Order: sequence, then C-alpha cells, then structure tokens
Amino acid sequence: MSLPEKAFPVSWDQFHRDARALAWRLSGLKRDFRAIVCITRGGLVPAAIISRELNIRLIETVCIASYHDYANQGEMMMLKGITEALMSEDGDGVLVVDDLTDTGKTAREVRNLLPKAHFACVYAKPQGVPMIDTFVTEVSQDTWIYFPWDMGFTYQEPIAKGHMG
Ligand SMILES: O=P(O)(O)OC[C@H]1O[C@H](OP(=O)(O)OP(=O)(O)O)[C@H](O)[C@@H]1O
Ligand code: HPA
Ligand SMILES: [Mg+2]
Repeated sequence: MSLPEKAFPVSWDQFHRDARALAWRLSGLKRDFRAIVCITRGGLVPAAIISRELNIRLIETVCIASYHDYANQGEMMMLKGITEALMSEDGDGVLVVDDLTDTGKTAREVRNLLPKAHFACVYAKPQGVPMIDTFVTEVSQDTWIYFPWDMGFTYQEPIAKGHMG
C-alpha cells in the first residue's frame, strides 16, 4: 500500500466534539440500544463518550487488529470475540462503535458476527462508507487520520516548504 498523500490531524478537543456529534446523530434515531460493542483499540475512546451521552452502561469489546505498522494493513487478527448474549437476534439492538472505517474490512468482519447491529464511527473513508450506518466526517481515501492518542508535539515545517498537511 502506498503512503497516504494527505494528513488529517485530530486534537483531543476536536475528537471529543466529533464523537459528541456522533452521539447526537445516534440519539436522533430514537432507538434504545441494549449495549455498545466497541472495536478495540480505536473504538474505546468514542465508546466512552457515546456511552456517557446516550447512557448506555453495558459495554463489550471485540478485539481486532489489522494495521500492524503505520498505514499498512496486514492480516486481520481477532484476539477476542463477542459474548453469546450480544450475538443473539443477530445483534439487533447492539451499537457497534469504532474510531474510523478505512477499507471497511474491520467493520465487515464484525458485521459477519452481528448482521443486524447498528454500525457507527466518527470518521469514514469512501471505501468503508457502505459498511457503516452512521458517521460524522468523511475524508478522502488518500488521507491518513492522525489521532491524538498517537501524537506528540513536534516542530511543523511551514506549508510553503512543501510539508504535507
Ligand atoms: O476499515 P479498515 O481498513 O479495516 O480500517 C479501520 C480500522 O483500522 C484501525 O484499527 P487497527 O487495526 O489499526 O487497530 P487499533 O484500533 O488497535 O489501532 C481503526 O481503529 C479501525 O478499527
Ligand atoms: O487513517 C487512519 N488513521 C489511523 N489509523 C488508521 N487505520 C486505518 N486507517 C487509519
Ligand atoms: Mg481499530
């Protein structure tokens, strides 16, 4: 996979606002979700914000990793699945939360387990959009999203010097 051309850095403040915007959208559905299933690790942060906003107290994880180094997707590894109780009724009434969908492969893997669940993520790239029911912001496929938990403060070259982003 070639490296993404554009950078979309997200601060903690912006992520909190965008995750809260996702919660507003979900509240507009007027549904009583019986549980959140968050796709670790990236889904942990929006799941915490959404569970607070929508007062959903039952939180389960599905542990999947596929990007083993920066921007390169490798083999999909499911380290932990979902309890039988939540897989009942094909996951109807379950809210699945992740930070983003990129190729859509992670969401597809979880949809195979919970076909009737509602899938939500904060950010989406076009290839992943068909796998997601509700999201907030779409960025182009050639953009890499930099999350605040992966970042530190560093010097930035001026844009005029050709630095990306
Ligand atoms: O739509 P896809 O192309 O499948 O990519 C999206 C997934 O990739 C990232 O997770 P990652 O596998 O890097 O693990 P992490 O959440 O532990 O960082 C991200 O958090 C999504 O879960
Ligand atoms: O754009 C991204 N940013 C961070 N993690 C990711 N995992 C897949 N795509 C991305
Ligand atoms: Mg993830």
